[in-house]
Amino acid sequence: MSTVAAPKGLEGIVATSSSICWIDGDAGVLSYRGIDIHELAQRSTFEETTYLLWFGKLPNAAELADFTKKLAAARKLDPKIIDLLRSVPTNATPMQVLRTAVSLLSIYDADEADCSHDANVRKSYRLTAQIAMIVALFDRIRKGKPVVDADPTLSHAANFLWMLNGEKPSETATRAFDIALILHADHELNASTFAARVVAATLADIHSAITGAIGALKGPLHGGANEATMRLLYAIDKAGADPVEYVRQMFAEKKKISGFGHRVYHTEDPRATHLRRMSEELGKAAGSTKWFDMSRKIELFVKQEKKLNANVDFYSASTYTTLGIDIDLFTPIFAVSRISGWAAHVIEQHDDNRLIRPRAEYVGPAYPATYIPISER
Ligand SMILES: CC(=O)SCCNC(=O)CCNC(=O)[C@H](O)C(C)(C)COP(=O)(O)OP(=O)(O)OC[C@H]1O[C@@H](n2cnc3c(N)ncnc32)[C@H](O)[C@@H]1OP(=O)(O)O
Ligand SMILES: O=C([O-])CC(=O)C(=O)O
Repeated sequence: MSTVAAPKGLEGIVATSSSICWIDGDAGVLSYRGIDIHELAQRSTFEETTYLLWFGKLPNAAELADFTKKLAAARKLDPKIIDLLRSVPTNATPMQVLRTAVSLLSIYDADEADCSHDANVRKSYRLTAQIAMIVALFDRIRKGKPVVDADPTLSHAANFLWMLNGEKPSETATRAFDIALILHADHELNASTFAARVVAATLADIHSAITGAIGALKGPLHGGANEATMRLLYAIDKAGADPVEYVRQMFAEKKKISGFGHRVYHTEDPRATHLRRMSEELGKAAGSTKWFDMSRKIELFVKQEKKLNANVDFYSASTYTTLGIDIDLFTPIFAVSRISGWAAHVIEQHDDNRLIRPRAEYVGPAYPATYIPISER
């Protein structure tokens, strides 16, 4: 069989077919199951959007109520998971802890090895509820605060903020967080979703696939960029520097600016439009637009100098900071949302599976190379 070398990083390669998410990177269009992200951000909720991703259609009122009830009922963690959260060093990063805890969850999941459609859906409810709980609980445990029980009357977004902060969130904070969850829920064959599908395609279980996806999300070229963006803003602030001059110097040193550029979008990332607005509005409501103002200056300069657009991670940094969320929770919060998309992709992969196993272009020593005995080397 003849082979064809793909471009580095598989740029532009169509690696699977999927009915979950469609992106037009030139026009700046993102849609879940054909529905435009702007409409979902304005009119939907995380629960409704997740239903759409998993079941391929918008739910009617009864279906949404049932879905919401099942997701809230899945907010349970085996005590052994809480033991793990208590036993790791308090300076472990929440992303390390989340990756390890999700792997451990599989041991306590009754459906662990069952890759049937129905078992995958059951496990998706549990993983979606549990990932949010793990992120919130570990943050409280590492800070020496008492853990907060889940509240089944609250939405996914409100319950996360409740379990994180130990106080009922405002409507503004809840809605802003819910929109952030909708915006991050899926993005076609991004690196972490591709990783999840590769693992799932060996017919490994969904926990293995999601553990792999969390590992892929962690990197600063992917989900880790939201934390790296905020570290940049803090560094500029600490130095008392002009943001434009600071970034100009970074360009001179050939450094990348986190939160800019995208493999697929060659125009505005439609999610950044909402996060930019939220960053400004939340700043105004909180009485300071400092992080927004700094971000905006950087955005305009990077656009002018490099023609690079802000991606989803850029304004999520100032948005989360203004919501009072710690920097090392940003990427775990990406996972709190993206589990909905990862789960949809694992379900789709298992429903119509074939092993994913591409080829490598060999560039090593010519065959046959001589084996030299160790005594002669
Ligand atoms: C949720 C998400 O994953 S969104 C992406 C989050 N990641 C980031 O924000 C990290 C910063 N951005 C990047 O590293 C890249 O833009 C990526 C990884 C997102 C996309 O990567 P690719 O499509 O492979 O583009 P690549 O890294 O090859 O960059 C192409 C050119 O643009 C430049 N470039 C791309 N992004 C940036 C950036 N953020 N800052 C400065 N220059 C950049 C590169 O240096 C390169 O220039 P060159 O051709 O002169 O060498
Ligand atoms: O699609 C990508 O490559 C990265 C991204 O924006 C996402 O995962 O949300």
